[in-house]
Amino acid sequence: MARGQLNSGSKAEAELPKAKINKQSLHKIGRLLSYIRPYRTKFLGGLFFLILSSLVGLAFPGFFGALIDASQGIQRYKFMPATLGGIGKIAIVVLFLQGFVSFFRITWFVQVAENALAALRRDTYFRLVTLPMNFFANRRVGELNSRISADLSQIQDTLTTTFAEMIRQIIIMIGGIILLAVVSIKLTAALLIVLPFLIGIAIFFGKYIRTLSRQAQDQLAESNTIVEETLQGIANVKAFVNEAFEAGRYQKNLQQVVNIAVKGAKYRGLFGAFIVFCLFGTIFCEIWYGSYLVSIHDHGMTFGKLTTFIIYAAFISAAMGSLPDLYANMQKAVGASERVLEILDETGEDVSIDASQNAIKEKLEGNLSFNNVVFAYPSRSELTVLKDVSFSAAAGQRIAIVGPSGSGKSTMAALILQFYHPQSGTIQFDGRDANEFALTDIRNQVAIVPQDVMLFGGTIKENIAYGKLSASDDEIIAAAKKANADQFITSFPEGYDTVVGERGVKLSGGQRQRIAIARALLKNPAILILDEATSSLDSESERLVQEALEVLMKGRTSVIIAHRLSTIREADKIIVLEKGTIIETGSHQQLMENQQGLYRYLSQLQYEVQ
Ligand SMILES: Nc1ncnc2c1ncn2[C@@H]1O[C@H](COP(=O)(O)OP(=O)(O)OP(=O)(O)O)[C@@H](O)[C@H]1O
Repeated sequence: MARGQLNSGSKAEAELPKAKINKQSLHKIGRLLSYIRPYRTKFLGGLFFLILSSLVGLAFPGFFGALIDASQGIQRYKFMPATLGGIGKIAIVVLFLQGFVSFFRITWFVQVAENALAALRRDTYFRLVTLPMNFFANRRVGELNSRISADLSQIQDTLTTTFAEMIRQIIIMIGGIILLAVVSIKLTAALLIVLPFLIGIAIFFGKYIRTLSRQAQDQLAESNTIVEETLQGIANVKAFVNEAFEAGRYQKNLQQVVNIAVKGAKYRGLFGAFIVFCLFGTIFCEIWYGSYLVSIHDHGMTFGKLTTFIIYAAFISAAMGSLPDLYANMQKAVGASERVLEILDETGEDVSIDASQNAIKEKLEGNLSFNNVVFAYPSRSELTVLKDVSFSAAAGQRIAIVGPSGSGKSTMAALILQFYHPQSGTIQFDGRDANEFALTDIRNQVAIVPQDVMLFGGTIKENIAYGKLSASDDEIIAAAKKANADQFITSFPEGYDTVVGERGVKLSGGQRQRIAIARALLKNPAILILDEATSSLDSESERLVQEALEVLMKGRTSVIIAHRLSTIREADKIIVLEKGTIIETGSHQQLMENQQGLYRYLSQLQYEVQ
């Protein structure tokens, strides 16, 4: 499914495909409607008021006609006064009733829809974040984001507006036709012959104009993507003096927007002319014929009746005209519901939406072992990334994993965190299979300090507290001090309340890593994974980070994925990985003694470079 990027919302919305409305899709919508169940009393109340207000709305043309007839001394309805004042008083009461009913119908519907949608949004989002890593391998962020935003907004629109509007228009149409027939069978027959024909043509025009405006929207979104790309890579644009090229690219796209818009305008103009000619022509003919019937007093035809008739005719045409649009919106909502249900129907990981359920149930001591682990990523099953990998680390030991790029080091970290599961072999914690533990118990007691630290847009304090949401200010500061981060944090005017820019751009690489270390310290894990944590830092930064890491590693099992071999000499065990196979294991000393070994070769290579 091609879908717009994260920032091109209009395109994402414009491209939402429709789905057929059939028994199966209605069943799916029914499942989503279960979100309304907690608010069913209000929903049914709103529905009742909706029907009532539509029926009351149908009374107004009758009032207008009665007023005109009363001005000529004719009593239109037996149950209504024959004077203008008398009719006016009844009209005021009905207007108040209509206002009252409309108020509750609108507010109740919106309350129900907003609450139900918030619950659906929350569940969809929660399911999305608890889906296994593999789910995200083949999906684009833009596509998933548009399910949460565009698809759910479409469902929201349908629940708050389209659904109610459809019921209202159907009541107006059917009620209107019945009342028309009561006023004059002849006029109604004449109208019902012409109206569907006119509306058919209007729908045809409308559809084509909508297609063009969707194309224009897509084209505009395309232009916005050019702006976005250019601004993101502005340094490149300038360095290659490609400003004129980019402006030309943008201009070309804009010209296409103009072309489509102009084409649309021609059809709109034609449509306008058609409306003026046919619709007004029909009304003119109806009034002309109606006036003739008044003049010959056919079946007691009066000007009041004729007015009532014309207004009902306008009501019915408007209702008929709006139904195709409303139906199209319903179709879109069905498509959107199907896509949202696709997410809800996926099996999530075993994490509860109730945070207290995710608390640690069994403490880990920190013993870790891989036993004959064979692993291929589900999205690339033909490539076996880890081949029969076995190693063990006793609680508190430091294990280093080294090896060339692509040999599978980060994959081992992902397996420890249970992001994926081996095809064969086992991963054990404290001598027991990982599957015997609650998933949250393992993840709560394993911390990772990655090379590329991801910070959230909040404050420094919030970012550190991400390791332990319940941490007090004192705990946060203590962790930052241990992580060598307190000094740089307090040098900011707002200290711990400094807002970190998007993805932490206000902080240097080393500072971000020390925040990640403070975060990991707060988490107080039994097992720590350091993924090439110091490889991108200058020597001063590296010293500060290294010191912080020493504090962090104390008393825990540490798995250090390292490119710089100088940082892992003290490790209890070094595992050398090549193309997913462990080819050497031992201490630095032992591995250096192996004259033909890869470790010795890589070490020597690094010394030469340094
Ligand atoms: N999510 C993924 N889906 C499919 N294949 C992947 C995925 N992540 C990594 N791989 C593949 O698995 C192999 C091992 O990758 P991994 O990232 O574990 O290597 P690495 O030793 O950590 O490399 P580097 O030192 O460059 O980070 C590579 O061939 C890589 O292309």
